Amino acid sequence: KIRRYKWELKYEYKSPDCFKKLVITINGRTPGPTIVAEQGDTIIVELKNSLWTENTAIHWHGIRQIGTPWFDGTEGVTQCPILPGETFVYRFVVDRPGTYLYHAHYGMQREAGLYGSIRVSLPAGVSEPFAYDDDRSIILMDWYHKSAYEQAAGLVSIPFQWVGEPQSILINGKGKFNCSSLASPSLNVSTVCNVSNPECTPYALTVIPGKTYRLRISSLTALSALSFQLEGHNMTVVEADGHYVEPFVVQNLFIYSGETYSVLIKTDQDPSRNYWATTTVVSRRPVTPPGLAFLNYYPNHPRRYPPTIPPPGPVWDDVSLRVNQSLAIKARQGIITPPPPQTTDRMIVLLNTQNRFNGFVRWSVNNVSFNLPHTPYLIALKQNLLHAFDQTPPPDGYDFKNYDIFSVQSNENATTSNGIYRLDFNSTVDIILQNANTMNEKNSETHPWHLHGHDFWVLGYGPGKFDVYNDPKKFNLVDPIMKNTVPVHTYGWTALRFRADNPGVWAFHCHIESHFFMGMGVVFEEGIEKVGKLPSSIMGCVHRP
Ligand SMILES: O=C1O[C@H]([C@@H](O)CO)C(O)=C1O
Repeated sequence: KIRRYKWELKYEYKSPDCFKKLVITINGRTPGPTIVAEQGDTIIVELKNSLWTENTAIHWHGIRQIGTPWFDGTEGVTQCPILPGETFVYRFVVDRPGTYLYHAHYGMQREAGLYGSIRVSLPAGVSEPFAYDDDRSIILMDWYHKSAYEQAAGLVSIPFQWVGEPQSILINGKGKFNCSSLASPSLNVSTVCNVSNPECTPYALTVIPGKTYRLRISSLTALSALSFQLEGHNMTVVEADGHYVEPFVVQNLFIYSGETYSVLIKTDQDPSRNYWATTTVVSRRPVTPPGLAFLNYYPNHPRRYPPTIPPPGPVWDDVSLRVNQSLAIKARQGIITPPPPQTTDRMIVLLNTQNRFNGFVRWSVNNVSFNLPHTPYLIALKQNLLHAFDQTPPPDGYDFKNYDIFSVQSNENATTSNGIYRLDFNSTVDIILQNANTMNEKNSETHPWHLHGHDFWVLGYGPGKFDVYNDPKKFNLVDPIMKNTVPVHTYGWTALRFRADNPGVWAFHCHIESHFFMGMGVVFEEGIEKVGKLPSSIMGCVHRP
């Protein structure tokens, strides 16, 4: 089946957390409309860019774009930007059931509100390996009052101006900022921030007592790692990034930017009241108040406050809680997730560091801080425009013997580059994400890494420095989950494996908006000679003779 969507992007004033600011809307909404489809459907999105002065591109997060690498929507990698006034048509197949996302992949536009969900169901007659009465979707976002431009300008300033912690957490596009904290004699607060604005009524997740629901929970935060919980209700995790997982029960779900999960909940609590759905910041010292929504037991009023105070989240800085959840996720027994190849052809160890470069604060991978080229790689490689980017690939590893990941390092050999990794077609590639100390004493951050064009097997997580000789012996080659986004925990490593079997050029990057902007990413090419004829619509920025 073909599913057609007609979308128009605009800047509009909205108050998602009661504070009025310019946001990017799709057909008047942020988050945008949910794409609902069945496995195997073709999605056509006719996208009109009515942002008066701004380019754009939309990435279909988790969709592998097999045979359509030019519609991955990654500006600078797979396409030229869509110019203001232009209409661009994305056309791709959703080949697997599950919960996916879409969002801007141009500058830092995602955090201006350009994001939404994709829900792909199984074809009629085929059933999931678990039972539920109904589905609900929850999309989590963190929210800043400054514009993406103010933030981006700060990140490339000398001295560096960090974006700081977000002002609010949004649950399905709604939060509640404490407007009274803005009060000052010179500011007419009520015109900017108004807690009784209906645009910021807390989201109500309405359920009928005595049923089982599948909640599809996803996060597209600009920065925050989150914990999601439902007061009085356990959650059974059954899906992660479009793959079935061996069910396990949690009281709170840790979720990083770019991840999606499905959990089952039973509405078996006292039906005479509502309950809190809360979302708290973890991994960074929380400054942002928790995001709050109502789990609304029908027929209670959807805006009736629960009689309790919202439950507190888990301790923000207990890394072991988060590592334990990562370790608990295994592929569901006896289900389609293919087993991983048992050996690898190439291992690339990616050391993530924060460093200074010509006075700028940047993130680097193996001492290379990534910059996007003006000519998208897919076009440059296909048309053999080899002057369009640095032909020296970044290194496959770092100085393992001498590099101390536990303390502040000067990283004085860091450079910036737009060089890429070229992978042998159909080879098996292992990626080891290696975390380290930042430029601040006793500080290592959690980074969610997202791979375009693929799912990878998650072979393991470990503390400290990855040992190339011994740690691979501990890889889980039996029932590893497949995902497209995975955290590397503080001072630790994460090991991934994938097959380079999807002809195209694919970004792999930290999903923290500001970190990718500051250089925390790499690009893989595979099978470029197998890529079909590029559509001319992606080439608007390339000079052709
Ligand atoms: O990239 C970052 O910069 C700041 C800080 O390290 C420097 O101010 C921070 O918390 C980041 O995640």
